[in-house]
Amino acid sequence: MSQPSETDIQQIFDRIAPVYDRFNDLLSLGQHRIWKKMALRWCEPQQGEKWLDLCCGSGDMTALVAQKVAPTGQVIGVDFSKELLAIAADKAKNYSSKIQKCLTWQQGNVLHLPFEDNSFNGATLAYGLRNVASIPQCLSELHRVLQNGSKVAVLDFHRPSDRLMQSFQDFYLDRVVVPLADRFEMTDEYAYIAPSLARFPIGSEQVKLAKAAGFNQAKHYAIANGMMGILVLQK
Ligand SMILES: C/C(=C\Cc1cc(O)c2ccccc2c1O)CCC[C@H](C)CCC[C@H](C)CCCC(C)C
Ligand SMILES: C[S@@+](CC[C@H](N)C(=O)[O-])C[C@H]1O[C@@H](n2cnc3c(N)ncnc32)[C@H](O)[C@@H]1O
Repeated sequence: MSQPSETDIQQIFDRIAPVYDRFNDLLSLGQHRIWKKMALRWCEPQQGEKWLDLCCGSGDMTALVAQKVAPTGQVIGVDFSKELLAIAADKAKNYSSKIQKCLTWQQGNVLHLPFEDNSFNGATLAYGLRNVASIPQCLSELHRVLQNGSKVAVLDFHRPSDRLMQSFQDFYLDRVVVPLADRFEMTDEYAYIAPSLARFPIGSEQVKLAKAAGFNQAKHYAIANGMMGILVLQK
């Protein structure tokens, strides 16, 4: 299966927006919230800093960063899905005013960020790198807008090295995730995950791509029995 176009990807996420959060909670048994908090611990946003959450979607990671940089800091969530950004903004209405004041939602393409060089103290990218049209361009653009010394946490799926876990991951995606999506007429949207994961560089290759983009430090940590991974970068 060839890689979907940017328009295809945008449409996938606009279509799944109404069920996105619920499916993530249900299909990961809530674990995705723990994985996001693990990623945050690796990049350590500090109070008062200015951060980016790229491919922010429904804003889970953006809100976690806001809790760390509040009350004087800022985090900008960037995504090209209008529908998921709308859900992010709606969810934010329930946050404290202290957190809301730190949050900005911006529709845009992370491959063409509308920010000056060296503008941010750090960034997060949760379940986005695998979905962008060009991983090198995404990493290069991210490097450009970060200040020296900035940290980044990139959370995404990962292919386990263990054959048994690989088989479990394949089974779960094909025989649990897709059939559930099928009941909500979102078969194709969730069937996209497995081939996108098959195309996705393994941790060591992600490290090479990050260093090629200019990051001084890059290390990949497999979590969730190797089914997820966190790429930790520093400029
Ligand atoms: C938050 C998670 C996935 C986000 C996500 C990423 C994508 O690229 C998508 C593309 C198309 C449709 C949806 C998504 C999408 O939701 C991770 C949790 C949700 C996963 C769908 C569940 C799969 C988890 C592991 C393969 C197995 C977990 C085992 C379980 C804890 C027993
Ligand atoms: C799986 S969702 C991740 C959302 C959120 N970070 C999370 O952890 O739940 C992937 C997101 O990446 C966005 N995306 C993919 N390619 C993009 C691009 N080139 N520019 C902006 N957003 C993009 C999609 O619209 C979608 O919201």
